[in-house]
Amino acid sequence: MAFPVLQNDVFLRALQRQHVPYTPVWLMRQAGRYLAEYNETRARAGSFLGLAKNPDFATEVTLQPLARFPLDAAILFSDILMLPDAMGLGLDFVAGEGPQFARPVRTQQDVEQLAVPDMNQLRYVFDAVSQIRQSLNGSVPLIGFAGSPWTVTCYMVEGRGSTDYRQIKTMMYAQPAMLHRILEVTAQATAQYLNEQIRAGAQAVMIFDSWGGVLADGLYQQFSLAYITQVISQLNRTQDGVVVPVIAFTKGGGLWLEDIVSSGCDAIGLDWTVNLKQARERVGDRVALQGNIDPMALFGTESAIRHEVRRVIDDFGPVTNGGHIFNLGHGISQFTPPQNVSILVDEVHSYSSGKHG
Ligand SMILES: Cc1c2[nH]c(c1CCC(=O)O)Cc1[nH]c(c(CCC(=O)O)c1C)Cc1[nH]c(c(CCC(=O)O)c1C)Cc1[nH]c(c(C)c1CCC(=O)O)C2
Repeated sequence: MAFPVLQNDVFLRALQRQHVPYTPVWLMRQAGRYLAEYNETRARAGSFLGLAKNPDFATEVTLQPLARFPLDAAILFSDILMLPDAMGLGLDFVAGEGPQFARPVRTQQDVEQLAVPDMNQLRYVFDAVSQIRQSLNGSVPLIGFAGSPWTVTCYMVEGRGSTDYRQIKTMMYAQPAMLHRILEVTAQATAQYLNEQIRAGAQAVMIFDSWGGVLADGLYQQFSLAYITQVISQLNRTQDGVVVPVIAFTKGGGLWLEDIVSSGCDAIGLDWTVNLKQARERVGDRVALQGNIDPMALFGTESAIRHEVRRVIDDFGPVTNGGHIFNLGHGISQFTPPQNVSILVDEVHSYSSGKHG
């Protein structure tokens, strides 16, 4: 498919550790409930799933934050749980309670029935990717994404969000072979899903391992990172001769950076507990780093926000060699004042472009 020529490639260059004029910035969950226009579109769509499953609505909300803020990348509006939904688990979003599956995977019989879904069931996602890419008109690159096998499997086994991960950890310690089988199927499905997004027009992909950080050392490597590595090894890393970089984000993964480098990713997403200078010393120039301001910093005063942005940029060091993509350490809060996002983006751009070497 032919798409408009990309104008702002600062994000893609930084991911490949090439020279950049300033630090690029985008925000996890940049399209969402903190924006009045998102809530308005969601009301018209009737529900979150009505929004996410309709490529016209998905395109509309993906572009909303870009109309407000000069961000350097767009991210597909969708959810990591669309994949298990297509695997037949029956996804629903219950008001005030978050995501729930009607048919969680608990028994040996459930596991035996699990299979990689026909990617045609996710056609609405790939159609949204192509439509968004056209609508961006080459302004900034489009990021596709999936959850990590471990994080998606947490929801598949628990059936909903969890605080103690009791069901999945019981399976991990009592029936590890069964859990490995679920992770194996989910990893195969995730690789196909990301490859279809790349084929449809995604210019970078990110793997969200939001719950890898709840695992013990040793078990993280076995039950989360091994499957992230497997997914990455199966990805089509170029499309039409252009590199499609891969970002791996394990929330709470700061202790395992060297291990995460070995997954084969191009960049590591970092939460706010990690010092960027130390992270850089540990990973060298093998990967780029994405992050990592505390999303709650956006509730501070203007001067506090600007101060925190500078601290993060200073921690990373010289910006023009690339290798740093500014982001939050996790998704933006739905209560964030949008004006404060303007301040953050302005400070990232103005401060980092003044740090030219
Ligand atoms: C764990 C996870 C999920 N979804 C996702 C993750 C991994 C990232 C992370 O750790 O934050 C990923 C995700 N979910 C969404 C995006 C869109 C792209 C973006 O703007 O970053 C992305 C990248 C939209 C969404 N996904 C969801 C919303 C809010 C839904 C609404 O409009 O009511 C959005 C904007 C719903 C969702 N989806 C999920 C949960 C737990 C919830 C409920 C959250 C809540 O109620 O606060 C699962």
